[in-house]
Amino acid sequence: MIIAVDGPAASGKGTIARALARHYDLPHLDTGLLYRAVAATVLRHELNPAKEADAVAACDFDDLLLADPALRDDEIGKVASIVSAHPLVRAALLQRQKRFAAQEDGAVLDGRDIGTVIAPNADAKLFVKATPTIRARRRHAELHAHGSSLTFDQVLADIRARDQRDSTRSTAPLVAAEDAATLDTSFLSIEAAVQKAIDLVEAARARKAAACG
Ligand SMILES: Nc1ncnc2c1ncn2[C@@H]1O[C@H](COP(=O)(O)OP(=O)(O)OP(=O)(O)O)[C@@H](O)[C@H]1O
Ligand SMILES: Nc1ccn([C@@H]2O[C@H](COP(=O)(O)O)[C@@H](O)[C@H]2O)c(=O)n1
Repeated sequence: MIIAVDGPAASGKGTIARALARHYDLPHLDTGLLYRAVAATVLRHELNPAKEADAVAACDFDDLLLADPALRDDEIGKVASIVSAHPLVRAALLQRQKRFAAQEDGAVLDGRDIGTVIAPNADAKLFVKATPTIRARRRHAELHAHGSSLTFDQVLADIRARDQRDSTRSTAPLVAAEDAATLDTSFLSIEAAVQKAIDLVEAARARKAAACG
């Protein structure tokens, strides 16, 4: 079974995708990490994230980088959303994600274009959302716990800028797939959001089984 989980920054999609992977015993890929690794490589080599050729050169990153907790930094998220708008960067990372989705036993992937581009035939598609203020509150608390001194207003401004960039780019913008179920986590605890996600996956599975006769 392939499960696609998409949504904007700090909506809770990673938390839900990890929980679904545990529940169904499937491998999980946080595709945002790939764009963050490109961003970190651009910064490390003092390249220009706005220049497509510079960003493409950074797609050849060392896989060990994916385990680096520094990838979660806010600044890297910001640069990731700049490099991810380049069509050639998306093309460079495409096959790797498609291969992950095509594993024999299935997989859970989370990102921005999983249900639309990476796994359009996924068995279940979720679009996870929450209001910008609630997402900023969660991300601010998370960054604070890791020693960041960013203010709530700075985090909210970053979330809004990322939403704007991610949903208006020409290639693979952040948008719910037509056949995705929307899950608004604004007023749900993590436990309630995960349970709702499992219910939605089960409903999608049942629909698919009924359609197959
Ligand atoms: N339903 C929820 N209620 C409260 N906090 C939540 C909920 N879901 C997730 N969180 C918390 O919000 C923060 C962001 O969640 P998460 O990392 O899952 O979001 P994300 O959409 O994957 O973000 P990103 O796209 O930036 O990777 C985390 O600290 C997480 O523990
Ligand atoms: N499938 C994806 C995943 C991520 N991005 C871009 O990367 C940025 C960082 O992603 P996080 O999920 O780790 O926050 C994000 O803002 C997107 O610009 C993407 O384009 N496609």
